[in-house]
Amino acid sequence: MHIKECIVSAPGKAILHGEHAVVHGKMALAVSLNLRTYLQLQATFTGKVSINLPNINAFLSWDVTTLSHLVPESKADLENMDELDAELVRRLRHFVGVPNGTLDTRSMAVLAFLYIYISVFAGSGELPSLTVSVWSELPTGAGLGSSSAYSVCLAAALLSASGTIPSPLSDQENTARWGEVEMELINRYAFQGERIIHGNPSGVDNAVGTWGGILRYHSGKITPLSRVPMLRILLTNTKVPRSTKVLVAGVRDKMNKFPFIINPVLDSVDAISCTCEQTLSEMTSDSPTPEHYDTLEELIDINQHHLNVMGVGHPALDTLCRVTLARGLHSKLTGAGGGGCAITLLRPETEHSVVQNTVQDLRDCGYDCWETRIGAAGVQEHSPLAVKEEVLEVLACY
Ligand SMILES: Nc1ncnc2c1ncn2[C@@H]1O[C@H](COP(=O)(O)OP(=O)(O)O)[C@@H](O)[C@H]1O
Ligand SMILES: C[C@@](O)(CCOP(=O)(O)O)CC(=O)O
Ligand SMILES: [Mg+2]
Repeated sequence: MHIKECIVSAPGKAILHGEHAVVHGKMALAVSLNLRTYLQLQATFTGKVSINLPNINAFLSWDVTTLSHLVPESKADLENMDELDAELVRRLRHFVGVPNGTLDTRSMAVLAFLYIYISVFAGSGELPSLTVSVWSELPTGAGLGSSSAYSVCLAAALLSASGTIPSPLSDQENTARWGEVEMELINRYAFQGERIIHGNPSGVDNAVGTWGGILRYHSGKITPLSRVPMLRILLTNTKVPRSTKVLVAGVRDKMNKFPFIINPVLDSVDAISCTCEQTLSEMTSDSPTPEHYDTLEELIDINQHHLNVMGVGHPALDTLCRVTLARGLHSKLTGAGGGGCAITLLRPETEHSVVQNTVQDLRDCGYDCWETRIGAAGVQEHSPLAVKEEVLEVLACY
């Protein structure tokens, strides 16, 4: 079977507002980041499928013939992309030796890879021999959508390798994006990867990884925001490890236990996201005013309190918010919380020295901190000429 080799990349994301609430049908606003995950797929003649995942120190290889026994007899459940094929998940868990409910980083990454690999190639009657190597600039498990960037890359590369989607590269372009139809398909397969890793994802993360830019996401409906002011954002990683799957399950438990307390909080988060979208749109049609920034800061503060009510805060995040507020800057967690990352809004008039001092204060707490650019491109294919030297070097090691 002919396998098309490729290098693809997808961005991480930051959620401005709506994390957790979006899992329960509320609106979220999310932006892509200038930190990407890169994947190289190589055809081999070894009869083996190998994955090299240096970020999580996982290097595995299987015989294609062994994997072919895992392909479900009926393809109907596999082709129904509205949910995972429970039989394939059961077989994969047994094969990899992962009990249901495990949170092990490597097992989740391996299961997501095998699930997407088998789903893409099951219909072709033959599983191909190939090697996939992944390298990410994103911290894993920190709220910046490393799982979705990984899943989007897997989906794009495997669909491309199988010939299901054509290469967008041309003689003139060393980096190119797929069209809408292909991106829809990539997004659907990536969502299956997110289902394996997150349990019950909303789909916002893989949508941002696929389309990039700044998106409004509501019950599966993706609306790119075309006119958005250039926001300056500081990203801080508390480095407190956490699992999105556990945090999402915790919010669900709280909702079930206290529906009349938690549901209004989720409704309020929805209203925060709507007010933020409205404010951003006013800021682009008129010029941004200090009052607009006051509103954005208040929304950040209210949402951070709501996220604490949902039980996804952490003392390290409380410290972070206090430290930035002492410099007049407002922060909230981003992603699943429980540790991980936070965003801090910088106003246009925020002086360079204030930013520098805040970064230093946060580093003194042991956190990583950097100013970021938002709105990076979604999933892309690259020729080797267009990939940064240091990334190619890492990928070439395997
Ligand atoms: N570069 C990568 N290589 C392999 N697996 C990855 C990579 N990035 C993410 N993952 C998978 O995603 C999981 C982290 O997902 P999650 O808990 O949702 O955190 P987040 O998406 O916020 O980074 C990891 O445990 C791992 O299974
Ligand atoms: C908490 C949630 O809203 C975002 C999770 O993002 P991350 O995996 O922490 O990057 C879950 C989801 O939307 O699927
Ligand atoms: Mg994730």
